[in-house]
Amino acid sequence: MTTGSVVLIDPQSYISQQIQKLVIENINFFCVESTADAKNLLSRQPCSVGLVILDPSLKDSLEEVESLVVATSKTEWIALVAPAFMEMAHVRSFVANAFYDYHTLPVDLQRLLMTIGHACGIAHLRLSLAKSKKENADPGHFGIHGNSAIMQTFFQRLDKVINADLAVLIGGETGTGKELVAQAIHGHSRRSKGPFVAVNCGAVPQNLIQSELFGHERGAFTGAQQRKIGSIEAANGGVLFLDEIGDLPLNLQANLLRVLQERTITRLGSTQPVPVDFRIIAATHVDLQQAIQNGSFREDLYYRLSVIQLDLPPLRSRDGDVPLLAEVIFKRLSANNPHCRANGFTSQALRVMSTYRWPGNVRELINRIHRAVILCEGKLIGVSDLGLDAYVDIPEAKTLEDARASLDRSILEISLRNNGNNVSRAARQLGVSRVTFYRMMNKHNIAATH
Ligand SMILES: Nc1ncnc2c1ncn2[C@@H]1O[C@H](COP(=O)(O)OP(=O)(O)OP(=O)(O)O)[C@@H](O)[C@H]1O
Repeated sequence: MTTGSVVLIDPQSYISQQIQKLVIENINFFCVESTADAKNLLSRQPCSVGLVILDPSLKDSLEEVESLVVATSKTEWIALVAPAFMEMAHVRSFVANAFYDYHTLPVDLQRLLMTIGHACGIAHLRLSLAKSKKENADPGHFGIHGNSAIMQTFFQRLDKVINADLAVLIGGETGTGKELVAQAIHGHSRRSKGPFVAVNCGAVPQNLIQSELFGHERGAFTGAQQRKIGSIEAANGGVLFLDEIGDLPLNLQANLLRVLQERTITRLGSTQPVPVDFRIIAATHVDLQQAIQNGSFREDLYYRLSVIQLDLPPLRSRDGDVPLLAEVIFKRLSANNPHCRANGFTSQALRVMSTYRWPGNVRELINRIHRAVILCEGKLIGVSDLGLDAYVDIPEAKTLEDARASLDRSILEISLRNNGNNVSRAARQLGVSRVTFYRMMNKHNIAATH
């Protein structure tokens, strides 16, 4: 039997007397009278297993027992329940949701000892898993997680950029971590003691963006009742992060260019230039070269901003990073949600997450896991908790040929779904002709209206 310590909450000493008569190899019992005593004990002496008697002798409320069980996640709890208590629906659901197992009173001691042995085994297994996960945990590169080759190359470039004190333009789809990277550059550069001021150029209304960036003097315009320091001035000594730079109106692009050239700023309504010293980091999810072609972005400003260009790859192209990120995010979110019973993901959920295209990238992954942590009722998060039922692949294949066929089929189906069942668009996305696409659909029995 696995070595273990067991805490027993038994106000009337029903079981403790019987248990203490037995000499049980490898198990130490600690008997206490209330949840408060148990909490006290567990803070000094970790126990793999906890037993609590749920009968009229219970001094504490069920809420107090619940908060103890939830707060002691390293202990597997077994309820010893009076038959009359088990008649109550709320007790039944509490026992089913919060406990490793239960026995009905009066207990059969031999059966209980077997359950304790199993619970000790599970507690040890969990502990060793948590330990090895901790040892192998990816600390992330300045809090940015990713083991894929593409992210390792990105990190090498990032390391070089940090202390260069030059303008940086970060490209990448929405949610890929552009702001996180900008914060990492600020936090690890010589400007880390200075401010980090972020402005989302796409989110500030057009009539306010000028005073937001450049500030204004009192009376500069109707409603300007007092002087306002703009974001550029506020970033003095630190970093100015301009997100969605492609949304900055053309007239303000000219003003920003002037600030970058002259390193001074003139508030609206003033003629007095104020010197400013800041590092600019801009981010965009649109192709600025294209915007230059369209005439919506100034080429001279582009060159000023993109002295160093960093491009964050979309999540779908970071090979193997999804399970790693999912684990990191799940740990963080479940730690803040004590009612979450889940310990991880089902293998199907991990498989589906690895093949899903993640149009919203890491932000979408965070949102889906957050939703799952709140909704999940089981011990493992499944595809439906993540809202990914529609992306479940077909049953596991047996041979390499089956595996290829199943992958081809899923790709065709996902591509059709992503393109609103439009075969021409789906074929274009996969880089094959319509004829080839139809042939493949035929081969894999996918109906045209799928
Ligand atoms: N590699 C990563 N490791 C850990 N967390 C990440 C990673 N990438 C992004 N995140 C997290 O994902 C969320 C979205 O990231 P962020 O806001 O930096 O994206 P963004 O590219 O700036 O998005 P947008 O283009 O919509 O402004 C944040 O909570 C961020 O901390």
